[in-house]
Amino acid sequence: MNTTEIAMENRRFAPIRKTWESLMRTAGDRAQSLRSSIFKLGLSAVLQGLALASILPLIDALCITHDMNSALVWLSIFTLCFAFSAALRWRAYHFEFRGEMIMITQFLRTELGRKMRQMPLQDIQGARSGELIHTLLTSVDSTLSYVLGVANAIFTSLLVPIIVAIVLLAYDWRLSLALLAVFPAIVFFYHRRRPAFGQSARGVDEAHKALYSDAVEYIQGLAILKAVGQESAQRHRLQARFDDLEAMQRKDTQLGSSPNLLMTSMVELGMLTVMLLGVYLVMIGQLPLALLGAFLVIVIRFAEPLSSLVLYTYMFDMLESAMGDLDTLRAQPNQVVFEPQQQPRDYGIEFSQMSFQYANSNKVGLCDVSLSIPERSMTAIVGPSGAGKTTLMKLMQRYADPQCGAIRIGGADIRHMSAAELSGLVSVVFQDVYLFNDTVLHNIHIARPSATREEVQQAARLANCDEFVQALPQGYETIVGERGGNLSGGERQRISIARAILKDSPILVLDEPTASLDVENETLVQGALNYLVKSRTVIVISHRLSTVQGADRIVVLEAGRVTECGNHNALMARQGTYYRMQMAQCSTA
Ligand SMILES: Nc1ncnc2c1ncn2[C@@H]1O[C@H](COP(=O)(O)OP(=O)(O)OP(=O)(O)O)[C@@H](O)[C@H]1O
Repeated sequence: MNTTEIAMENRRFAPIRKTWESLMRTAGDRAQSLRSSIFKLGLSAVLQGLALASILPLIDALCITHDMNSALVWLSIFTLCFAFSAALRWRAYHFEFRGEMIMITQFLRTELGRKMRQMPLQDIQGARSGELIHTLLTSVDSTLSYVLGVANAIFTSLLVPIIVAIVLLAYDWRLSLALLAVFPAIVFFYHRRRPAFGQSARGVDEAHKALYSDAVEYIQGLAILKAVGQESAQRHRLQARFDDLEAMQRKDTQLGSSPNLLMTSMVELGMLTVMLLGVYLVMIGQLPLALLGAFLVIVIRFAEPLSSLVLYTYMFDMLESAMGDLDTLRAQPNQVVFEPQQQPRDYGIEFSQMSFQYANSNKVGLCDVSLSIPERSMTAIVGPSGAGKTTLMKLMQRYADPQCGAIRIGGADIRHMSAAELSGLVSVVFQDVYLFNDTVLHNIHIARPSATREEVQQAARLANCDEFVQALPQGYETIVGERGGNLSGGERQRISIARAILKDSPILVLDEPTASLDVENETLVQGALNYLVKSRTVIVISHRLSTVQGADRIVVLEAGRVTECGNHNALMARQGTYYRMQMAQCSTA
């Protein structure tokens, strides 16, 4: 069983009622219009059936009873039914022509975008980017683009023949029953096979998602993969995804094409039986030839859509699968802002008896951490790799809520602050800087969209960016490339410092910002940081102990616990972990 098949095992096939409810939820405030359009399509199919059925009495009146008045009545009924059917279908599709379907798509994408902003970062980052992209693009499109087309096809191919068969009862019950007999066979057949069809549609969907995710990862990591000589391993993994998708599509085709052919054959056999029976009835003088002719014209008219029913129901299954993805994303819990909302009275930070474990891990991330950081002080967090330093800072930005304890800024519990307020309080300069594929100006400007161009340039000057930016081909209008690929590491880092300067938050977290820089760039970045750290509450994470000796307080974190806390001299005198780390770094320097 491949990974796609395992994912499929976990997803059960939803009843049609649930799909309908989910579709209406998806349509949001246009649900009523969509419901009414689908209803109009159903009514249009009924009228189309009545129009076709009225051909029988019309032919009867024209060719058999020669009752011209009756013929005129039936002709009028035929015309009216036909005209109303076309008008209703037109009205139903108006929903699409008016662009409402596109508006629902837009509404849905906006809703999902909002949902992602409201989810805890832990949940968003836990999902694979490719899967989210697939849900946002493919699932949204597959859900909505085909709804009316599928509904129209299913209604027409089912309702029209049923109505014709019912009207035919008045003429010859044997022919009518022969025609109606096709339906239980189709329904029985579809019910038996539907779980398999549905699973197969979902299988292809899951395989697409897995492929999207690996393709995104492969493209983003290509440079690193080549650098470490692992490009071919990852390529094989991607190839395995292609193979998975091919296998699922092959299975899907096998599952789909044989029943499709079988269903077509069943319908054709049914029609042949009806025709043979009709000819027989004509031969023994129990059915007028003209009626048989009219009847056969009608039967041929709907034999084709009826035999394609499997195809339409398959599209319905695809729709259901896409809807499942959307519902799964919608069902994710939001990050709750607790009431009453609280305002910080200053910018000191307090971690109190806080413990945290990552959702996908059985290891304790942080354990009983209590720490008081006064405002406008500098605190360094040091400790071995994997000790929990970055986790501590992520929790301060509400990446996720700790399972125990609390984090307070200026006395206010961060769970009682809105996302915008909390984000306004804290700026972070990471070791890995993320730049968007946009201009230098935009990349700095996003830190405070209300800032003027002059303020952006002032921040860039203070962050030692101005000189290199002016030397770029279009200066501040130069596009930095995907993830800032057209700039050096030091340049990217200085842009991220310019962002922090522009944002001007009272709390600043520096997560190893100079760790990967050469000496020249480190000096430039350090110069920019010196401006930034003034008059703020600063927390520095660093492995290089020489850079943190001047901090007001140094916190040593080991295996998620605070084991030492004090200034450099106090910790050196203690001769504990910090002392040993200092000694180890001195001896390797
Ligand atoms: N998203 C995650 N899901 C599960 N476990 C994680 C996640 N991120 C980090 N961890 C684990 O949590 C522990 C602490 O990680 P963290 O990144 O906070 O360490 P760190 O002290 O910052 O390390 P380093 O100095 O190497 O950056 C590690 O064991 C790590 O494997």
